[in-house]
Amino acid sequence: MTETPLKLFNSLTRQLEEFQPIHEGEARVYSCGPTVYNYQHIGNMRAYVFADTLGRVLQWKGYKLTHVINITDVGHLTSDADEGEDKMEKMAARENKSAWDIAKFYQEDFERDLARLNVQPKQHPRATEYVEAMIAWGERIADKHCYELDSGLYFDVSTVADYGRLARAATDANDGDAEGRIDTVEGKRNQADFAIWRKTPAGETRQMEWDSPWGKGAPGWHLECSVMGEKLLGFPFDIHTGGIDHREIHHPNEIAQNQAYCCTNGLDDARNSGARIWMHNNFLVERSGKMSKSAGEFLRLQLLVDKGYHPLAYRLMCLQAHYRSELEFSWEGLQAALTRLKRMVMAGERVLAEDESWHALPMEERRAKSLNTPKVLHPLLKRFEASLSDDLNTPEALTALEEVLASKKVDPSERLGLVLSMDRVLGLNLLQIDRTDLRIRPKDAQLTEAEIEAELQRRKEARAAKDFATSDAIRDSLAAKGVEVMDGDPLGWEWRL
Ligand SMILES: Nc1ncnc2c1ncn2[C@@H]1O[C@H](COP(=O)(O)OP(=O)(O)OP(=O)(O)O)[C@@H](O)[C@H]1O
Ligand SMILES: [Zn+2]
Repeated sequence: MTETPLKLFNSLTRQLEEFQPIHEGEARVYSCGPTVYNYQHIGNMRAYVFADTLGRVLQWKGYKLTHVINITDVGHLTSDADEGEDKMEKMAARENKSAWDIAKFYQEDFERDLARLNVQPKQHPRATEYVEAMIAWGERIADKHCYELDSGLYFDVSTVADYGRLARAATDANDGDAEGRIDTVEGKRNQADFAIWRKTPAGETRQMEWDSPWGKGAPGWHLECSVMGEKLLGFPFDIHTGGIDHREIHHPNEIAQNQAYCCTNGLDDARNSGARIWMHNNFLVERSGKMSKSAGEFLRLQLLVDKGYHPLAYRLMCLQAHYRSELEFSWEGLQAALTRLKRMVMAGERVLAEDESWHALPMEERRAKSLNTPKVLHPLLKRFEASLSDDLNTPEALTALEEVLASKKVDPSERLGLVLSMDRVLGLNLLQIDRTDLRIRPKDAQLTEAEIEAELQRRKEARAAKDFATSDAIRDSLAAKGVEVMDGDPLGWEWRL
């Protein structure tokens, strides 16, 4: 399925570029992962839905995928530059727990959210497991590229060619001036210099600290990603992803470290950036502004579920927008995505009902069917492939999938084969879930499904007996308990909470 070459937007060159694997037949991807000091908000999860979609497209194109989403469990300060406290230690103090327990708890919660969004399993290296390698990296570049201050070992950005070119690329679209936003630490040679090792201040102890040639302390956040990327994927690897905020500080700093590392290792390309393609997803925003954890209660996937929304409705909401466009979150938008998902799942159910043998088919045979698309469906398959190959145009790909679901003239098992193959790329589990899976009881619902169904049955009987007073009374009493009866709903949903 590689007729159309895959083109991806490279933030480094600001151009669409054809994906050319560095290692024949393979794709190696590193996605900046979460700082596990708190729950992830759904904006963060947009970054991983995007990364997962990229991974799935690469696999669909036939590449063997190695995909890393790291876990930052130390070293990320409350500001992305060099100011503030370590997010982990701060939360540990607030919750009166150890930083290690905090990290474990929120990593597990993060992984649960990934699974609920049907993000395929990835490698999740923890920064604290790579500290030795980070120190070795620091030692290797220290002489030529770093200097020591009381607070730590700093990277001198003037020692590498063209520092910040990634961020400057961003200035086209934004007001830019990323360097100007970096706060000054006394003694820094350049405003944009950043700590690769942060010393524990004299007289203090940190929960997470290690011995190093520059004293006891902890690694800098930017160094962590450089080191884990290099250790797990080798330089250069194919694609590095992150949210658009990383284009301004975190990724330029990673690139600077990578250049320094490659130079001191005798690699001749002084502009070696570590990864060939750098991709950035745009933000999920709220009407009130940027989504943030600092602002008290924030939007978590669990909150969506508590309100009765299936996590995959959120995945669909993400796929309905191009990853490089800003996406505004609203409950109405999520409701619309859930309705669309229901329609797709129900269309899938109808095709499955036409082909009873499908469920009995072994997986290999289903796969075989998914590779044998009948001629009449070729234009839709082509459209699907062309849109995803065009910098992951998922909104367009979704419409092709919907048309396949609706194309009545084709043999159901052939249709199912193609749906299965397309859905493997989009990850909506259309043929694995059914409409009842999508109806999630909100946390505050007063009735169980069985109770609702029993009431509705009673109402049906009353209506059959033309006892409209009883039927209306049942409807009103359900409404008082938060259940809306939906007579004649086109989707066949008889009630909603
Ligand atoms: N609103 C958002 N929409 C899309 N991606 C986001 C959003 N906010 C953060 N990201 C991305 O989520 C990933 C994880 O980010 P990170 O752990 O730094 O959390 P953060 O939300 O920026 O943290 P904090 O809220 O503490 O500032 C990064 O790739 C980041 O760019
Ligand atoms: Zn990172």
